[in-house]
Amino acid sequence: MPGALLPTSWWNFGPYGPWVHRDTLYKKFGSENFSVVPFLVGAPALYTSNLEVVRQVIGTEHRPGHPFQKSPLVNRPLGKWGQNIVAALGGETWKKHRRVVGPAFNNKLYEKVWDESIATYRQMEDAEGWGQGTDPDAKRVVDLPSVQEISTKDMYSHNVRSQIALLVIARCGFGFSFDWNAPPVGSNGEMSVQEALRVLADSFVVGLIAPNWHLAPGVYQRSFDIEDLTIVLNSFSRLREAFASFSGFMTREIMQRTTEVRAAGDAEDRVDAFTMLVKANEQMKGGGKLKLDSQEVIGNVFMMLFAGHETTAHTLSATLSLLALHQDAQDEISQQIAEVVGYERDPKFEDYDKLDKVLNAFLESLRMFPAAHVVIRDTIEDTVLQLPSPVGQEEPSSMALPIHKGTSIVIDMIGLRTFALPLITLPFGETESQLAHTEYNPRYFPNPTSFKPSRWAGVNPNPGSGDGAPASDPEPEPENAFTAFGIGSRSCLGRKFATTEAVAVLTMLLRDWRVEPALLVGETKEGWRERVLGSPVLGLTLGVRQADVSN
Ligand code: HEM
Repeated sequence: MPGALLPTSWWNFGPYGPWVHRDTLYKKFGSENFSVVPFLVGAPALYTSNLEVVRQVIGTEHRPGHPFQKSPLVNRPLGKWGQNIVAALGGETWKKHRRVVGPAFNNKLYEKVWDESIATYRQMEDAEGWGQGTDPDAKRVVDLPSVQEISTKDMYSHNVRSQIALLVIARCGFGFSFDWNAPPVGSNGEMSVQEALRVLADSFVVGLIAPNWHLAPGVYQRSFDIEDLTIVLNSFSRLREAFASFSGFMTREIMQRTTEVRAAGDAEDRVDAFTMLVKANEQMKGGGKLKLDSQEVIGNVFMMLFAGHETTAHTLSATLSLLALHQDAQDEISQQIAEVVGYERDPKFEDYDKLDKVLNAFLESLRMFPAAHVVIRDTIEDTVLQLPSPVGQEEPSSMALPIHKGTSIVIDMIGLRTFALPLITLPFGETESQLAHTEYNPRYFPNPTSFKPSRWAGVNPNPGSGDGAPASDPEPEPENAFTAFGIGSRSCLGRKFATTEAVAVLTMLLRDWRVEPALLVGETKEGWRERVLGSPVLGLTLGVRQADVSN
């Protein structure tokens, strides 16, 4: 943790290492795998960007005796709000959560995600005064000082607006009817539930590192005078208020929905993930040991906020930024939207499969800016990994590498799929053949540094059952598989949730608007690209910097 606060260098690799050194990292070691050995504290780590090694580490995690599992150091804090599917280290605990949470991710939910994404977009359009394309009073140009405002949040602003991704997760994940412009304080003068959810989403990292006593009711009243505290303590205080408000609300909601589900049984028609989770839990056969208790239900619902909000929002911002730079790709997408949907009606969920160019742009942006930039596992017993030879060296075809218990395995998602984005280190205007001599991973993709949505044509980002839930013993992924949602049994449960929301929002936006970079005075497009895409924000997830665009 202290290392994360210091600048990245060869002596302090830290969380930014894979991004900062992405052009040279694997070239330096002549391999897609290398070790980082700590001088002071911490476990030695093997970093990998090789799909074959990744398959050995996370491809078959659900099988008994698998030598790798989620790391307690990384995952225990995620269970702070209640044990849940993401925080569970593995084994029976994870299976118990997966059995209850998995069924909530089905086509009914995705249909709701689609409809709510469109409704939220329309609300934003009204609230922001954009007007619709055919409206004579519609604005012709809208400057968005930060495209994140419509998709995610500005962590440092105290006056942030509700955003698409947060509202969609609140409506579809939790079943709340939140509004784009809802006031932060309720009629009783207390923080509204919507505001509480936003504060919790904004302060997720602070919430994770804050000690548990911090969240105990009354602690600030006992220890300090809130008025005199610094802004940091104020934000802690707001977080505590938000946590208290939200937990109380959730506990009441669980009781109410359990009552409703018991009364209505299969006839219960609410299809948000929260209600479906409560329903699956109620219908769970096999008695109490297979059921989740109410704290675990809260933990899982809360985890959706973390897993499903910032990741999708960051990728939406990256997609709009990359499309602003690639007008040709944007033209192709607009043309497909015009052909499939036209201008007379709103897009429907049934259009999703036909809007593959929209989806491919989102996937390509996620490849270049993988929101979940590292996936970490612990070695729980001594084992051996087979490392394939570096590209171009055919003999020997693989090497056995002993891995000792306690070693961390860090899957570098940036290296796995992009290896090197030449955005910082290479001058612009370089040709593809020049790029071919720079470092990137040629094993999987030709020209990995180029934004090419078409590389995903025909690739299914939702392998497995087809409804977003991966099969329990999935087939090994092909070399050109889409891996930014993880692979294997613990891969992303919300992948179809994310792609459905993204396709709906992008279709609405790109049908009516052309997105262009909003350049600063004297700035070139290359300068904008460097400023916005060259040094992304890395927190729990990875995203592009403040992207200012014009629609
Ligand atoms: C662009 C958006 C997203 C990305 C890039 C993403 C990425 C990932 C990745 C890489 C994992 C595997 C982590 C690991 O193996 O340690 C994961 C797991 C998970 N994600 Fe996502 N995710 C996204 C959106 C969502 C959404 C929208 C939801 C829910 C609403 C969600 C729910 C989950 C859950 C529940 C898991 C844990 C699955 C398990 O352990 O069985 N994700 N995600």
